[in-house]
Amino acid sequence: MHDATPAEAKPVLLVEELEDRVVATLNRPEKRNAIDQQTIDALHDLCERLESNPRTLILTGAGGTFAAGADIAQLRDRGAAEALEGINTRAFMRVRELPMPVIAVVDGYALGGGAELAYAADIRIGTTTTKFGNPETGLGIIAAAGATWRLREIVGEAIAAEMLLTGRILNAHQSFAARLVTHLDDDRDEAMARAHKMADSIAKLGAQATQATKRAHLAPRSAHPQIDLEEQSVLFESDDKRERMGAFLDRRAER
Ligand SMILES: C/C=C/C(=O)SCCNC(=O)CCNC(=O)[C@H](O)C(C)(C)COP(=O)(O)OP(=O)(O)OC[C@H]1O[C@@H](n2cnc3c(N)ncnc32)[C@H](O)[C@@H]1OP(=O)(O)O
Repeated sequence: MHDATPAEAKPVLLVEELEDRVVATLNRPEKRNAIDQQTIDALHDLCERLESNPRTLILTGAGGTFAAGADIAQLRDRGAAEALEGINTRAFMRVRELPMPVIAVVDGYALGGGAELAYAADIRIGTTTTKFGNPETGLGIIAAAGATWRLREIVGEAIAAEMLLTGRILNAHQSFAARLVTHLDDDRDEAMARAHKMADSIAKLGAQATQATKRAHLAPRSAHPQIDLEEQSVLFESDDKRERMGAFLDRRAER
C-alpha cells in the first residue's frame, strides 16, 4: 500500500499497487470524499507514477461515497484566475488520458467534480446506492471540470442537457438506464470484485494492443480512420501479435 501523503498525515488517496493493476481510493469519507487541493495533488502524483506502469487503474471512494464534488469550502474562495487555471479539469483530463484502461467503481454519490472524475474513466461500475448528478448551477457555477462535453459523450445530448440544466440527480437504476454505469452490483464489495475480474481479463490481452486501442478510442472523430491504420501498422509488426496469432492457429491459446 502506497500513501500519497506523509506518514503522519491521513492519506486523502489510498494507492494500492498490485502486480498488474493499481487501486486508488478517495479517502475523505467524513467529507464525502470532496475533492480538495490535496486530492488533486495526489491524483497528479498517481498519474505521474502510472504513465508507464500497470495494465489497469481501478478508481473508487471510501465510506459509501464515490465523491460529493469539488471541495466547496475551497471553491468558494477561488477567483477568475484559478477558474482559468482549471485545477480540477487538468487533473481529470490527465486521468482521462492515462494509457491504460481506467475503471471507476461508483458506490454512493458521484456529484459535480466527483461525477466528472468518474466520467474521466473508461468503464464505470455502479451499486444499488449509486447516484450521479451535476448540481453546479445550484452553487452559481458551471460543471467546468468535464461534464459539459464528456457527459454528452456518455449519455447523449438529451439526458446530458437535462442533468446539467436542471441539476437532476439520477438514482442507481436511472444511472444504469442512462449508461452512466454499465453494471449495477449489490454493494461495493461486489462491484470491486467485478472490477478486479475485468482487470484479470485485461491482463491477459495484448498490452501494446490495449494501449493502442485506448489511444484510438480517445482520438477525435476527425483522426479516424487514419489513427486506427497507423496503430495497426505498428501492431502488425509486433512479436506479441505474431505469438498470439500463432498460438491460436497452433491451438496453444485458451479458447
Ligand atoms: C466544477 C465542479 C464543481 C463542484 O463539484 S461543486 C460541488 C458539487 N457537489 C455538491 O453540491 C454536493 C454537496 N454535498 C451534498 O449535497 C451532501 O453532502 C451529500 C448529498 C453528498 C451527502 O449528504 P450527507 O450524507 O447528509 O452528508 P453531509 O452532512 O451533507 O456531509 C458530510 C460532510 O461532508 C461535507 N461535504 C459534503 N460534500 C462536500 C463538498 N462537495 N465540499 C465540501 N464539503 C462537503 C459536509 O459539509 C459535511 O461536513 P461537516 O460534517 O464538517 O459539516
